[in-house]
Amino acid sequence: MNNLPAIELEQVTKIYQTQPRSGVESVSLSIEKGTINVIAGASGSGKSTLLKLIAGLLTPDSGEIRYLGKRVLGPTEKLIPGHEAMKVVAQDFNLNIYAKVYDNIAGLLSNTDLKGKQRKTLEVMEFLRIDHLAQKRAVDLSGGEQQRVAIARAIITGPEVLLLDEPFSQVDAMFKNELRADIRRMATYLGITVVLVSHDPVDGLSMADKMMIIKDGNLVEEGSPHSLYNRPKELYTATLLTNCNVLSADEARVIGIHTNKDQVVIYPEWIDLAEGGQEWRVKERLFKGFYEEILLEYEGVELRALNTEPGLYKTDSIINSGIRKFREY
Ligand SMILES: Nc1ncnc2c1ncn2[C@@H]1O[C@H](COP(=O)(O)OP(=O)(O)OP(=O)(O)O)[C@@H](O)[C@H]1O
Repeated sequence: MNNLPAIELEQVTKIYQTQPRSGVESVSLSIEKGTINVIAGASGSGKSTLLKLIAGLLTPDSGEIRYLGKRVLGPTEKLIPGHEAMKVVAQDFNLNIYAKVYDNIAGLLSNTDLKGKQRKTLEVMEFLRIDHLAQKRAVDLSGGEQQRVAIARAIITGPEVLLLDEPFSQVDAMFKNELRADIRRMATYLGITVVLVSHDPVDGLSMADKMMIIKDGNLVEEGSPHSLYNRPKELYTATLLTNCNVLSADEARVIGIHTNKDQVVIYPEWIDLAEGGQEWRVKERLFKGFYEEILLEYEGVELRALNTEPGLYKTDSIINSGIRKFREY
């Protein structure tokens, strides 16, 4: 029993009968207990649909969703839709916006043990570092703070699975890092299994144990962030996860790469500046802080490269650069 994956999907299909047809199709995947899983894909690819199916908020047309080996019942089969062990934090947060933060969270616990209720609420607020906001009304909080309150509401009743729909959509870069750390702590210290969806997969790279890439309702690839980033099997995954250069076979030939596939992908960091190869012209430079992105041009072919010594190359200067690595699709 212990070796069972927490969540399993077997050939799950849910198609919305609208024009054009959309939804998710024949998705099979498994999710281990206590891990962080990121479902990534372009807008409209079916990420939220998949999340709702896992949570028991949508009934699949075919296939089966299991939690700890037992079939997850859909909304038509239950009085109160949704699996008891799972909590969903939707994009709209679902807060009582005119109530105080404390009441938003405490309100989900019963009044049979008032001391325990207070202790638990404080504990969860401290865990998510929102205890200083306890007496503020939810409506007066920033988007990022509201996000945290929504997560606190979700975990206060001790769910085993937390499903987060676009948790990073409302937050700035600094807060993103904090939120990532919070999500990691929930998995590590509370043993919660986390499934989150994001249209910006870069969000998942630093925190996911496993990423699932979804395109047009199909699961096209899954694996660790490391393997998906370094060895994406699909061009879609490469373009989703990286800021890569995509060349046609003809363009690749111009710069000395011969392929019998259709496209060649070169990550900016795979280009060795000033280390042999062709004579490239520095067409444009984009300051990025501690590094620079430079646009190189050679006989009409353009490549974005990474320069860790900003200012070293002047616009319109010529630098010999080589390509250390590429992938073919
Ligand atoms: N209730 C519905 N009825 C009809 N079509 C729907 C419904 N819900 C979603 N869709 C369609 O199904 C497809 C997948 O939607 P879904 O919300 O799962 O995608 P997503 O990847 O989460 O998108 P986003 O990143 O924009 O939130 C979209 O084309 C969407 O328009």
